[in-house]
Amino acid sequence: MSMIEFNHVGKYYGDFHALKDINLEVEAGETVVLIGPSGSGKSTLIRTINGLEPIQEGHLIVNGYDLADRKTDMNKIRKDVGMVFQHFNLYANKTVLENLMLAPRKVLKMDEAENKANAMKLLEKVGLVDKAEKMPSSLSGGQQQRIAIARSLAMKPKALLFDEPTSALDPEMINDVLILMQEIAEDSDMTMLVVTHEMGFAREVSDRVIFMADGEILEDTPTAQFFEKPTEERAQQFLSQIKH
Ligand SMILES: Nc1ncnc2c1ncn2[C@@H]1O[C@H](COP(=O)(O)OP(=O)(O)OP(=O)(O)O)[C@@H](O)[C@H]1O
Repeated sequence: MSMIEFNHVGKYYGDFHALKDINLEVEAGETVVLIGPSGSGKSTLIRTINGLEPIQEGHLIVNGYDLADRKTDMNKIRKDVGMVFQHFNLYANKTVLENLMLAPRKVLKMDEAENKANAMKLLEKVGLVDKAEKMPSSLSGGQQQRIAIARSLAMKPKALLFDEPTSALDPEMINDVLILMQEIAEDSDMTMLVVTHEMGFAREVSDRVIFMADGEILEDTPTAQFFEKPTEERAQQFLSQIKH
């Protein structure tokens, strides 16, 4: 079974049809990048996957659970599917270490010593052990985003969703975050869906590129093929605009 499966999914904001007949399968371990013009529905699409935006049409199966079924408990999905946002969304009144330990303690009921050891290991992975007792506001944007990623990893998720994770960062911070994301993508068990304008990351790290426009998926193409020559004219135009 696929990790994520959209089956004729439609989403409306009031009368506005934001996602139109979305069909998409993502297998466990895949890294998929979503690109497309502003307002094409990329953020909306990934926010539907962990139930942050409800869908009105079709079926969306995530890790075996159907989000169109009202009886589905969203917490079961969010436990296995983490989300990294543009603006980090760390708990401002908790230390870095507490940010990492909170969800494993509350949701996974993880033993305190194991939780702390796991959190410290993740801080080491993201190169920020020395920030464990600091408050998030004392960190740079790039550091905060690496902590946000570590916090998602602390739940040992099966899939991670990234919504423009580097768009709010100063240019010199972007690379550290992209390198970390690349390391995570190289873990063959992790499923990743990434909305990004970073074409270098898309080209080097992703397995597949999804190109969206006006709430539709226009292309779903293996990465090398997409960058060689996208089939759709709108994708060709989009690529030629951002290459310059
Ligand atoms: N909460 C909302 N209420 C009403 N309309 C919304 C809402 N969120 C998004 N939209 C509209 O849905 C469309 C898709 O928005 P979305 O943010 O998913 O696009 P996007 O491709 O991620 O854009 P960007 O690259 O600019 O972030 C846009 O026209 C947007 O104005």
